Amino acid sequence: MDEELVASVSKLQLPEAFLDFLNQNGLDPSIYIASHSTPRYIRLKPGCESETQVAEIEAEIEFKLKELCWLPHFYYLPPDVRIASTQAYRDGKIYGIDAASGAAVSALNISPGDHVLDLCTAPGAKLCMILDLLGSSGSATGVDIARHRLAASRTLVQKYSLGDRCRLFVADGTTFSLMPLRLQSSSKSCNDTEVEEKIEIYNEWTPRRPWKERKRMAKAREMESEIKDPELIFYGRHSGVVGLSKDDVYGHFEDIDVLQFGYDKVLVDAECTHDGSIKHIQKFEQWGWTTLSRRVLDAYRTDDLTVLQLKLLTNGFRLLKAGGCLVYSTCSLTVAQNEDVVEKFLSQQPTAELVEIEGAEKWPCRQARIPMTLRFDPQTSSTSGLFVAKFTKLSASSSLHYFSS
Ligand SMILES: C[S@@+](CC[C@H](N)C(=O)[O-])C[C@H]1O[C@@H](n2cnc3c(N)ncnc32)[C@H](O)[C@@H]1O
Repeated sequence: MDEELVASVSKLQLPEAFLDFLNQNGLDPSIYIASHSTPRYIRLKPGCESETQVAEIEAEIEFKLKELCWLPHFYYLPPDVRIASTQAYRDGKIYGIDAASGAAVSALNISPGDHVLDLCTAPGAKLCMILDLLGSSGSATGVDIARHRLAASRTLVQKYSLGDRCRLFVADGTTFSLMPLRLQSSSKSCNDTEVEEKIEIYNEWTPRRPWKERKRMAKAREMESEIKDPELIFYGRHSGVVGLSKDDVYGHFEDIDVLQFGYDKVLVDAECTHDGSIKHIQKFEQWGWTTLSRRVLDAYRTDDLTVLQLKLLTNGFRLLKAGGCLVYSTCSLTVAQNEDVVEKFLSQQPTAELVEIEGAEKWPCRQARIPMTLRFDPQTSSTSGLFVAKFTKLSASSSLHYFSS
């Protein structure tokens, strides 16, 4: 590194342990030097982009919104602009999401009617974008192992009025097995007598559950903690859940059925060391650098993480229907959590095929070590760091052959 770069890196005041981590993983710390000027990104919800609405937002933030040329509906703002106090934000017309995260969701190529699984949902920015791309058809299922984090996602989708087609489960993404509710033609409506008689029918979701239902859910939670069933903590009116029985929602499927009735799209935005996001790393300045070493950089933990990442990817792929596509992303830039995981996964899954990400030629990222996989690095992309790979599940006939062999 030349002297100027060394000086810029030292201005970042990165802790020794993090610099060692970067060094061990072959990452150049200079990729973070422009992080103080990395813009913030917002996405305007469809229908909120009229000239008048944009002008109102601009007046409030006192900045002319500039649309990203490579990602539709994304605008960038100077890093110091605060959107939380704006009316547009309070009204749920705009939400903050990094452009690289937006690219990962856009790689899914979501079409109307898709049933989408988001296996590591919280805090939920990508889920919001999935729901906002789905519009008024299809469904999204969000899963996260951390209940308090998923509860924040529930708040988020409700705040942006995006929860209508969404259901959220607290569950381990490495074993989650529930299918989209595509087998039922549409959710049946039920009257009060039916609810009384058949108490297992899901009524419309409300945060204030009737006493009887709360008691039933608490009991179910108790039992679920023993058998580790996913806990449904939110479902929208058109998520397919309303009017169904618990048996319908929690129905069991054979792998062979998954090929036909599985999810059309799966996002595995896996837990990782978050080293691509210097803002995340710098939070540890307040929490203590020793916490960073213990919670993020510890070698045992990162070894465990790569095992977890592979398991999440494998299970996400298991739940994908034949011909569907899966996007694996992490906000780490280490090879161990990205290319190595992808290579191991491909060596174990004969029906998985890496595919080109449509439109990515316009994105400010570069090809990663494996062809067709991409890396956004903070310096060249002006986004947070992100790795993205896209897979498809080979056609039903090849998959059938795979499952029968
Ligand atoms: C990188 S964050 C996901 C960010 C999210 N996709 C978003 O866009 O806001 C990783 C998430 O994975 C969750 N997680 C960790 N282990 C998990 C597991 N075994 N199953 C499901 N979620 C898990 C964490 O609780 C965390 O919320």
